[in-house]
Amino acid sequence: MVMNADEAKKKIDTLREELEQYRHEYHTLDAPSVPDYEYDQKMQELIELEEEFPDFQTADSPSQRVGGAPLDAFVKVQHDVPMLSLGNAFDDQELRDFDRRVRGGTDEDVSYVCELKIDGLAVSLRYEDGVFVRGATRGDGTTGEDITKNLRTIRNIPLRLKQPETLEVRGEAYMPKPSFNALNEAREERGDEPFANPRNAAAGSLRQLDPKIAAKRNLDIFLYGIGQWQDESSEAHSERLEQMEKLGLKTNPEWKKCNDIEEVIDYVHSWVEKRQDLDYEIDGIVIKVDRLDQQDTLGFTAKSPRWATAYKFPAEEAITTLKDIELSV
Ligand SMILES: NC(=O)c1cc2c(=O)c3cc(F)ccc3oc2nc1N
Repeated sequence: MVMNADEAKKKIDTLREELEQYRHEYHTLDAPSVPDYEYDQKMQELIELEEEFPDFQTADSPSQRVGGAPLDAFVKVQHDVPMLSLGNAFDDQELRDFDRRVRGGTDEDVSYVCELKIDGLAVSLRYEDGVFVRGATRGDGTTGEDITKNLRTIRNIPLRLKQPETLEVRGEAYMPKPSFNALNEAREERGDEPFANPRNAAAGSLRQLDPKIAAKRNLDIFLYGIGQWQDESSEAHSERLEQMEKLGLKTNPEWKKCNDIEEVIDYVHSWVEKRQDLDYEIDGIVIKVDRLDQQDTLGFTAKSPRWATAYKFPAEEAITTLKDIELSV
């Protein structure tokens, strides 16, 4: 049927809202309310309408997730706020040392937030008035690579937030274990070299110059921090995580607020074994001072925050070896 521009605009807006809702249900809530064919049908309808009325085609449309020709190279981008790396702790004593240093640097009680340390690729996402405008790798912490087109293909990255906020969030893009296994099976069948681990597979996928390849790699993301946020109201990291979730940004559900380092140590121990049951790889636990004013007081060294550390699990092969020894006794 022939539509005039006003009817087309109204139809396009309706289709976008429906498709965005379906995306959120399917990918972030894992609870689709419509069958796939209905989603595909509406997407096709949107694509055709936007082709018929190109003035209404905007970058934040669900139809623009997998767009554009392959790039010749990645453009370098500067991080306004450096993306630093975490110091490490390898045992309980080092966690207690961290806690002592933190309490020595602040004059009040300190509570912590513990998060699973996702083993993927650190990325930063910039939103302006709620629209996803740029995504970048950490790079050397000051200069990263613009991988916006590839990040747009990650279904759990909203192209538009639930509120028109201007902020830059940080997170870990990763490849779930099932996607990793399927990808390696396909690669071996083709005679290609399999990826050594999901982190390499995620990094390799996001370094593809052709977004259509990245789109097929079933990548996912957990967001875990804020680089900068205009009009931010949060006073604690735990509040930030809740605010991010409300904006439609996917955070990892396993985070926990701990009132002291002993609770942190219990949480860390509980995940040494449990992590095998996750459908994504983690290589440790990140521990952060919760109050943002205390984070500011503690500040940074040249390369790491003083208010956070990463407890690293012993490498998997180490555990397997121990099991072998026990079994062989
Ligand atoms: N891989 C992760 O799951 C993860 C990584 C980091 C960081 O690398 C990180 C680096 C900083 F300088 C400050 C906070 C951070 O918080 C983080 N939180 C996480 N959950």
